[in-house]
Amino acid sequence: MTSADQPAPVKPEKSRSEVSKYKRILLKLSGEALTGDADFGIDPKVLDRLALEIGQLVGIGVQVGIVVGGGNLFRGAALHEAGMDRVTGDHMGMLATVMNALAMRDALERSNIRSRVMSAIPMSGVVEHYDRRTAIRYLTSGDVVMFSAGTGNPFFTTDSAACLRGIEIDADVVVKATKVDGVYDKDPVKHADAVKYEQLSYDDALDQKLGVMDLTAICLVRDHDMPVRVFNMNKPGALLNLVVGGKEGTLIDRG
Ligand SMILES: Nc1ncnc2c1ncn2[C@@H]1O[C@H](COP(=O)(O)OP(=O)(O)O)[C@@H](O)[C@H]1O
Ligand SMILES: O=c1ccn([C@@H]2O[C@H](COP(=O)(O)OP(=O)(O)O)[C@@H](O)[C@H]2O)c(=O)[nH]1
Repeated sequence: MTSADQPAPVKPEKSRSEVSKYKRILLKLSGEALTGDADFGIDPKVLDRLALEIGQLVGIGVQVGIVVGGGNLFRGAALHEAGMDRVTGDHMGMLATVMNALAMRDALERSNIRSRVMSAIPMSGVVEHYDRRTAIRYLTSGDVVMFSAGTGNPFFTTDSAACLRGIEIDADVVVKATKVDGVYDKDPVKHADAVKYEQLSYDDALDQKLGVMDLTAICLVRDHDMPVRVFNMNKPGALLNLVVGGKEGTLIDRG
């Protein structure tokens, strides 16, 4: 039989998860991302849009863990500046992240996306206590898992919590959603001439104290070689684009 007679080889169809560059991600949503155009609180329209974007990832087979911030409601450092005991302020900040996670779960479930909220601080009857093995089981079965209450300890941030949980659940990448397009050589909100990095090493991010993520978080990802991508959550479709391998925002890695 000549090669012309042979039937063309059948190309196996790509499974849905093959479309994605990553199998499992840890998405960090800042509390302020939930505020939308308001100054304080949670904008349901923003939650619905985020639910839609997260649903697109679940739809292509990506396992999604989420750490939500609480800065739209309370920040320990700000409360302390106003005269409150710092640890009490941090506890209030961590509780704020639980409220945001509950609101996010509500929006996901209204969009028929199965989701779970776990808390680093036990809160029986409201949310499950964080347990790594259970979280991985939920992720493997396709549920979106939200890790609330940060690390459970004062003096940390939810960026550190995101990096910690990302490493614990063995995510392929930590994806930090912000209001800016990535990491710049200086704060782009304050400096119109700031220049964006496409890629940055952990050491450069630490040495230059670039301010987009706290140094504790960067030390943690550096020590565990966990890549971080910083991108603009207000850009529609950016999250899906970066997950399928598009060049969104800035990649922080070993370089
Ligand atoms: N070098 C930098 N590159 C990018 N953003 C920076 C930089 N320095 C400071 N920022 C600020 O960091 C913010 C993003 O961090 P994020 O954690 O989302 O905000 P917040 O700390 O207000 O919750 C941006 O809004 C930006 O103003
Ligand atoms: O492990 C943690 C994570 C958060 N927080 C507190 O919770 C607040 C809200 O988190 P964050 O400021 O990181 O939220 P974001 O900026 O992402 O909205 C922080 O200011 C801290 O007061 C804390 O004490 N420990």
